Amino acid sequence: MSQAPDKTQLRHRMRTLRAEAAARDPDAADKLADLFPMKLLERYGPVVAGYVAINEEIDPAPLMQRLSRAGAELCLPRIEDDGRMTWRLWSIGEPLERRPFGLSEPGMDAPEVNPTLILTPLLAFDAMGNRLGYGKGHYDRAISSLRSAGRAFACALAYPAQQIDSVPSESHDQPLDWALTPIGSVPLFMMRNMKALNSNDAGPGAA
Ligand SMILES: Nc1nc2c(c(=O)[nH]1)N(C=O)[C@@H](CNc1ccc(C(=O)N[C@@H](CCC(=O)O)C(=O)O)cc1)CN2
Ligand SMILES: Nc1ncnc2c1ncn2[C@@H]1O[C@H](COP(=O)(O)OP(=O)(O)OP(=O)(O)O)[C@@H](O)[C@H]1O
Repeated sequence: MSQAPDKTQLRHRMRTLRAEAAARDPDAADKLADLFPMKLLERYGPVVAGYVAINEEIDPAPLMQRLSRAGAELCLPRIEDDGRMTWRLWSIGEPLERRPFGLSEPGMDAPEVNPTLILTPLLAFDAMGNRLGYGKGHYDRAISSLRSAGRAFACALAYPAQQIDSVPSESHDQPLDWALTPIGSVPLFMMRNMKALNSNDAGPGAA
């Protein structure tokens, strides 16, 4: 049997694919904002975690504008001195601090909040909601702690080319619930449920 592809190698490949997708689709961020199903905000808002795009991540800014106008409270991730990632309240136009890796983050005086709808950057995802990020585990840890405290709906923002057959998964990985691309939505949580149902049907004792 062939080995699962090395995550480091996959990260390199996906960096290139994402950059190519970004160059091909300069209007992606606006299309994404138009296509966001507002029922997700009604069901999983009102505290929405966005991010400030780095590298060639799809830019969530137009979507964050739309959500804010519809009443969402926005927050952004911040990497604290102890290495933990927190979420801090932020309003459009408020200044941000420049941090390593090109990150722009709220200051440490911004109040900490628990978002219920998390717009998630990534390198790759698959139909089961597995996610590949930069490999620090920040989103896994933060979403895991949000989920143990209550509800948290993780919505990936991505180019279609970032969906791949299979992302190598590990036990600590927190599944994505939804992915939004400039050509539409991928309801990942429904696809996971359907797969679970089908594998139950196929099992012994199935009618
Ligand atoms: N826009 C954005 N903000 C975010 C994240 C993210 O993925 N995207 N994070 C998600 O956790 C946290 C910051 N974490 C980061 C962790 C590592 C690197 C990093 O190592 N960058 C290198 C190598 C990238 C690579 O392996 O391809 C680089 O930019 O050169 C960047 C951000 C919180 N804020
Ligand atoms: N819930 C968790 N508890 C403890 N450690 C974790 C948890 N989630 C992730 N980690 C640690 O983080 C490391 C990197 O995880 P992984 O390769 O899944 O990151 P990633 O999801 O690709 O990147 P990121 O979340 O930073 O964008 C893992 O090797 C693991 O040690």
